[in-house]
Amino acid sequence: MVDERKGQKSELRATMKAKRDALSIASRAEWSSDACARLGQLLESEGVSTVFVYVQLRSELDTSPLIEWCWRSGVATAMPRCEPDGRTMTLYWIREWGDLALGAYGIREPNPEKATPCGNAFIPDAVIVPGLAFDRTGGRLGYGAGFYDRYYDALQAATGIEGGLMPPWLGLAYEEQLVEQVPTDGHDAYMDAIVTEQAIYRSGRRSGTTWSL
Ligand SMILES: Nc1nc2c(c(=O)[nH]1)N(C=O)[C@@H](CNc1ccc(C(=O)N[C@@H](CCC(=O)O)C(=O)O)cc1)CN2
Ligand SMILES: Nc1ncnc2c1ncn2[C@@H]1O[C@H](COP(=O)(O)OP(=O)(O)OP(=O)(O)O)[C@@H](O)[C@H]1O
Repeated sequence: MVDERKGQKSELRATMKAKRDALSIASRAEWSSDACARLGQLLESEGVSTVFVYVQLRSELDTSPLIEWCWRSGVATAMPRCEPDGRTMTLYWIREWGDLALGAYGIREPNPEKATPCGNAFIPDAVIVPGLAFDRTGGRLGYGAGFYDRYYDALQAATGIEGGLMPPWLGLAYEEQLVEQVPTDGHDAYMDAIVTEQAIYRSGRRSGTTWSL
């Protein structure tokens, strides 16, 4: 059963990587900007003051319009640095593009010499999640390293200690990345909603958020 799902996941990963790479550069730019604008409106209406957001890799949705909107709007942005050994992420405050440098997997990551770590107790007001595929019930398929699944556990531990709520997890992706159903395992983190250039899809699963999702 587990092996079968592993096979399904790797097959879908390959299909979805190819599909995303095949999107034209013009479409990717237009959809990135539309999806970021939609997500920015949601964040504004919820009055967030901090977000944890990913930095674009390869043909992924370009999050830079959202990041720059945050900077203009006074929303503090945290971005991840991968620790490949334990496959965990360390979050840093990023104030400008110069705080990033090329890191693991060819992703632009916080440069520890310039950026300040957010600390283990940090609970962002929203978590913006990358993925190769999402479904409308909040299922997500990533690159298969479990970084975000592990971060989910770490954040759950932090919210327990701080007595806070798990913030909403929002998948940010092209409409083309939506599939009927993502194969999932017990450890997989679910999204409260998926934001695309066309819509916000509420999954019906709440991580504990007070948002009207
Ligand atoms: N923009 C962005 N940042 C992110 C993620 C992401 O999906 N997108 N991640 C989400 O978790 C983490 C990084 N995870 C990654 C894991 C593997 C590969 C990768 O290149 N994998 C190779 C195969 C490696 C192998 O099997 O040896 C590949 O896909 O070609 C990239 C990112 C953290 N930061
Ligand atoms: N909370 C966790 N603690 C320890 N190992 C985990 C945890 N979550 C996932 N893993 C392990 O990480 C591996 C990758 O999991 P999965 O295929 O779900 O990754 P993914 O969600 O697609 O990847 P990513 O989050 O990096 O984009 C699996 O081998 C799994 O056993």
